[in-house]
Amino acid sequence: MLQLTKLSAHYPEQALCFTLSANAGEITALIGPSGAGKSSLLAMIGGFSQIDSGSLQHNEHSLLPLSPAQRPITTLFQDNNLFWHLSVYNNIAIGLSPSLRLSSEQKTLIVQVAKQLGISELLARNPSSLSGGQQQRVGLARCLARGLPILLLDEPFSALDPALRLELLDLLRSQTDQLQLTVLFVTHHPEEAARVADNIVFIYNGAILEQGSTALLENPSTPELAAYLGK
Ligand SMILES: Nc1ncnc2c1ncn2[C@@H]1O[C@H](COP(=O)(O)OP(=O)(O)OP(=O)(O)O)[C@@H](O)[C@H]1O
Repeated sequence: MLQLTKLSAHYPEQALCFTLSANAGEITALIGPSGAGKSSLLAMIGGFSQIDSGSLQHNEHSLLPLSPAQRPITTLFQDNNLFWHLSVYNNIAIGLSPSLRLSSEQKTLIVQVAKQLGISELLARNPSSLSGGQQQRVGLARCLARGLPILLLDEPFSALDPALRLELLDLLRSQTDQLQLTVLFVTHHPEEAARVADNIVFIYNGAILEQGSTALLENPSTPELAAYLGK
């Protein structure tokens, strides 16, 4: 279980403070207005931004002393950070070994993950020749190949066409179930959250204002969430 307890950062413009738990095999959708603190929350968990107080634990071990690279976490952003001069294969491989020196097990793993994500035919290509949806599959493949239990997603599919978005959301759901990942997923689209999430977390003004099942999207209990959803 990933457990945040009063995990806090204080910026001049905005104080952030989050208490949240997320289980393996579950997708938690983080929704909320622009500037509410969704991306900052992921950055705090990933180790990319300051923490002033509180605790962050995974399976009862604190992650706070660990550098980003040491944390059992992988992150996929909207801009998937693919390397344009490397093949798709090497773009996945670099998540496993920055030097691209791979064991035979790692080579087998890349082939397996590529198959699961439907990109086996693309392994020799360069990302620049791929569609946005294919690129995001490669980004997701790189994350999954690392075999880490926590996956953070910051609007990964927002730039895609609706049909592709749905396809990738379903892929995310099946991989989460199969690999028992703990997934935190920032989205601006409540319908994406409704489709894949187990839990909804509504972030407002640097804190969690409401959380619960996807039923929240139909029956918000605060006027802020109702206003955000346009109800
Ligand atoms: N490094 C920082 N320096 C100063 N302020 C920061 C920093 N990181 C976060 N903040 C504050 O936290 C607020 C939340 O920003 P954040 O990007 O997390 O919001 P968001 O909910 O992800 O918004 P969006 O949906 O537009 O991406 C910012 O408006 C800013 O005031």
